[in-house]
Amino acid sequence: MVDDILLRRRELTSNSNLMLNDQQLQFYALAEIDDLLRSIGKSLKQFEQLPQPPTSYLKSGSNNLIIEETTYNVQEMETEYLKLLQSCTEEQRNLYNAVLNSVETGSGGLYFVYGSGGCGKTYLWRTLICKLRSEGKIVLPVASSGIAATLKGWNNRNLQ
Ligand SMILES: Nc1ncnc2c1ncn2[C@@H]1O[C@H](COP(=O)(O)OP(=O)(O)OP(=O)(O)O)[C@@H](O)[C@H]1O
Repeated sequence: MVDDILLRRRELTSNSNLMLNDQQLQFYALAEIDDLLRSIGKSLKQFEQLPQPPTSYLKSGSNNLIIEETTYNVQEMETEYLKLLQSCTEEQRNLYNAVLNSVETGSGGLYFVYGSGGCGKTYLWRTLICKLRSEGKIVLPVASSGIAATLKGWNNRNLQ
């Protein structure tokens, strides 16, 4: 079942160099099982003994945003976030922990980070984004202008 997942993901994303690690392959395989189960009125969630993929892998279908967001190389993201986190200042680390905690506990929240130019706001976002993507989570960075979105060099969506 897993054999042709990589091939199909490469076709879907039009990226012939796409690589998926074992965990991502497992998630996609589980998502396919979920699809099959749904066709007979059941779902993977009913089988608690099976590992459960992050919801972002379920029913990803042909939504390009979800396809892009679930095809990151999680190992590269992990290497990147560890590198970034290592040199975070105490202030950045406190904010990092606060935002991450709200994601992990599902408490949600709205964080407004402000400070003078060059004080490390973008660096903090990059650290958080890499961390969450390294866990296969979906992050959609947005900017209020097209120029900012371009300058930040992220996979931005301009949702004005
Ligand atoms: N903890 C850190 N360790 C190493 N480099 C850092 C750290 N924080 C910020 N930097 C570096 O400092 C520079 C400015 O940081 P950054 O772009 O995050 O600032 P900013 O607050 O977003 O600025 P602006 O408001 O002008 O967009 C960048 O080159 C960034 O990589």
